Amino acid sequence: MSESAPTRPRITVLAGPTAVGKGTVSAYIREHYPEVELSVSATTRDPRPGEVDGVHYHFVGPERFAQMVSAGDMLESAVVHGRNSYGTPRSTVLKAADEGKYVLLEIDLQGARQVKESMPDAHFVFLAPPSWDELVRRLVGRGTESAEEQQRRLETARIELAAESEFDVTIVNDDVRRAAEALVREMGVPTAPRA
Ligand SMILES: Nc1nc2c(ncn2[C@@H]2O[C@H](COP(=O)(O)OP(=O)(O)O)[C@@H](O)[C@H]2O)c(=O)[nH]1
Ligand SMILES: Nc1ncnc2c1ncn2[C@@H]1O[C@H](COP(=O)(O)OP(=O)(O)O)[C@@H](O)[C@H]1O
Repeated sequence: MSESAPTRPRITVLAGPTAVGKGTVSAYIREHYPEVELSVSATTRDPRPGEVDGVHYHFVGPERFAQMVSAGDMLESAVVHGRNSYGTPRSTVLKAADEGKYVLLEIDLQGARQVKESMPDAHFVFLAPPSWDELVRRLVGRGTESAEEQQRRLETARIELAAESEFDVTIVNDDVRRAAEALVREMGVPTAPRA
């Protein structure tokens, strides 16, 4: 048999319920795996302290966001947690993939489903909590939402957890480093063991 062709770099979509650690795992990858291109989403929400426009998100107003959607510039877009709009700019993702880069999209379930429609060959990874109780602990421990908002997010989280089977693979975020490294391996990024 001939040697197998090298795995073609592909687009990986990471989704999972609120507070499972998507942002934390993505931040670990940003820091330790510069060869991974993290897609920078556009959002109508306000920047938080420490967030940099163009690095963490493209912060845009609702009119600009609507313009990008109607011009067909978004690969997917959704209103998340009933509040702000988020979307993945199509051109930067496709350009990076064309250049052979490993592209990671950290998006919500609605967005993941849209990408699956338009790009069924992308790789879909579900980030799961070690347990429901731990998910609640992380959400409450993060302390960024009111009790009412936490309740709303937990209701959505129940629905999102039920969608796990729509994904190609599940990674349990028990330990950030372990989960991030499992994700990078899953993406096919050639890696040497790191200290
Ligand atoms: N559909 C979609 N969801 C996104 C996108 N970017 C971020 N999200 C999701 O939006 C949610 C809110 O993210 P963020 O505002 O950073 O706050 P978080 O609640 O602290 O994670 C998370 O579930 C993200 O996965 C995007 O481009 N498209
Ligand atoms: N593996 C982990 N073990 C313990 N705590 C974690 C882990 N991953 C993330 N966290 C914590 O859980 C909370 C939610 O993580 P975050 O990345 O904001 O979630 P998401 O982006 O999925 O909403 C944060 O306080 C974060 O520090």
